Amino acid sequence: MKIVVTGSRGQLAQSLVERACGRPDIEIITVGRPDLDLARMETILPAIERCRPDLVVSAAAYTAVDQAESEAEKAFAINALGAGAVAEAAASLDVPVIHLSTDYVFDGTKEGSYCEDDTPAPLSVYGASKLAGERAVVTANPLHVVLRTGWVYSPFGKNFVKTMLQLAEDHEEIAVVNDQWGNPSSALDLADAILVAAGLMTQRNRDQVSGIYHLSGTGIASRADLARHVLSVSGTHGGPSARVRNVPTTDFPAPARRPANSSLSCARFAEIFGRTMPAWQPSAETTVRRLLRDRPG
Ligand SMILES: NC(=O)C1=CN([C@@H]2O[C@H](COP(=O)(O)OP(=O)(O)OC[C@H]3O[C@@H](n4cnc5c(N)ncnc54)[C@H](O)[C@@H]3O)[C@@H](O)[C@H]2O)C=CC1
Repeated sequence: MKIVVTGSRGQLAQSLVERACGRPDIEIITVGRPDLDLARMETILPAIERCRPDLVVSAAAYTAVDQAESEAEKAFAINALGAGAVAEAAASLDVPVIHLSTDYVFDGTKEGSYCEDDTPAPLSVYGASKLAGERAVVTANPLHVVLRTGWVYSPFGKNFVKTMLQLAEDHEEIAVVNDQWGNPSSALDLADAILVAAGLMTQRNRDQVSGIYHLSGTGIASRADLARHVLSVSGTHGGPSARVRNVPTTDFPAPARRPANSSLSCARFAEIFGRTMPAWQPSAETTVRRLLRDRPG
């Protein structure tokens, strides 16, 4: 199975490459700028067509949540129009698309975890642009799986786990919000689950699994819980550590509003694809230990 993944340097793209490594049944080809630029529609079909994929994973996105508030046009061009064009390119080749979306399509006011049928109500430009992208993908390609995830971290790129470790290098105490709740998700775990879904989607009756799904790490945490766990694991293994002080979101004024509760129920993915993501704590520990091991010096 040949899979084209958009966004060569992204956390998820790099995780897919790593997880497929050594598997003779899977070939991953990543495509990114300048060859495939979601803001330049004319680049999208040629870049994908050239690879002759069996399936496309649409992982590239404008992910700067705060910056999007002042760059709405760009965020929508990439996350809505660009995502739609990727799905359309896959459709023109008669292959399925797995498109990544976000927990930030919800407003966070629900008590309990969000199901796929809950009504989205994004609080931010980023969330609104990703929701528009979901709709564009569903319209453009009948063979689609839209995966909403949240709080993604990995050994690659920029993410919350790496930021906490960096801050702990030169701070004894770090203030972290304890009134935003979600599901920390390892990009490497996501990659494993996506490869399972990709296998099913390229088999016969592939259109029967089309739909929107939630897929995130198992278990709920606040940002402060995640920070505390990361720094405790790091301290235990000789890495940087710091105290975590709980603060409310109002202590960190930011351009974009974030949902207070964006926990996702992943039962539908488990039912259809037979896979549940691991608990967030051991996965975060694995990533922290790897980051410590790979530290320069
Ligand atoms: N990082 C997170 O916490 C979350 C991410 N997601 C979604 O999951 C997907 C994967 O996320 P990550 O791997 O963490 O993102 P990332 O920010 O690590 O990578 C995004 C990639 O998209 C590329 N990109 C940006 N603009 C582009 C353009 N105009 N043309 C082509 N490529 C472009 C970037 O260069 C980068 O390689 C994205 O769709 C994101 O919206 C959903 C929920 C949470």
